[in-house]
Amino acid sequence: MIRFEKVTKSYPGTGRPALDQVSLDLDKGEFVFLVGQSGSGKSTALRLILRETRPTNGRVYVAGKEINRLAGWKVPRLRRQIGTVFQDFRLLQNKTVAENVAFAMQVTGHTREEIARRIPETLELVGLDGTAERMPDELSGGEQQRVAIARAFVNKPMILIADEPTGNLDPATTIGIMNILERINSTGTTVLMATHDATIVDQMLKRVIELDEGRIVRDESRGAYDSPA
Ligand SMILES: Nc1ncnc2c1ncn2[C@@H]1O[C@H](COP(=O)(O)OP(=O)(O)OP(=O)(O)O)[C@@H](O)[C@H]1O
Repeated sequence: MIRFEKVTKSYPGTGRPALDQVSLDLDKGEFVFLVGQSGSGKSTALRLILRETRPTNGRVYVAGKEINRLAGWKVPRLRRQIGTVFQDFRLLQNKTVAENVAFAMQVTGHTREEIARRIPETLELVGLDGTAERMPDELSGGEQQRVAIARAFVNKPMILIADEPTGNLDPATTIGIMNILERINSTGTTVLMATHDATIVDQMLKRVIELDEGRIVRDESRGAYDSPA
């Protein structure tokens, strides 16, 4: 589903590359944690998958296509197949919960009937039934993140990218969010999550890819946050 072939990314005017000859393969339906210290290259890897930035060398494939060679007009279609969730939720503050989620379907050209059907079932999936008409600032952080996940998932993307989705949440709320990501993963969506949350990684025992100064230093199935001693 996602493949990096010797991917190097150097930002102009910086010293060592943010990613240095990184190769990896994620299969459809996998749940993968991306870990590593601040600055190790996690966000850069995620941005390459979305083609928000391009590799300096090497190739990035998403669903079999080399995305660096994708024509510019095809990039929106690529991004529609990838849901994204961030630490800071990024909701539209002047829209209700339902409107935030509906927005993702409107821009992808769904009919009003499809939207009307899909919103309640998606809000239910993330445990937010009954909140459709609330505004984001009336919700807790955990609830806002659930809205963001609903928005990311409403189009049933093949990939869900989550960059520190629990970074602003307390441990109990974090567990709820992780349960939702697992539920989404169980529908067949590949989940790639960058995190600093050792407790979660240790509890979930999923595949762990660790970056250090732009290089993969560990790739373990059912791994923990820290390398085995
Ligand atoms: N737009 C940019 N321009 C220049 N350098 C950048 C840019 N984005 C990231 N970098 C550099 O690339 C390296 C990797 O950064 P990246 O954001 O990918 O790390 P990260 O592992 O996601 O860190 P964090 O855990 O803090 O989010 C860092 O040295 C960073 O300073």
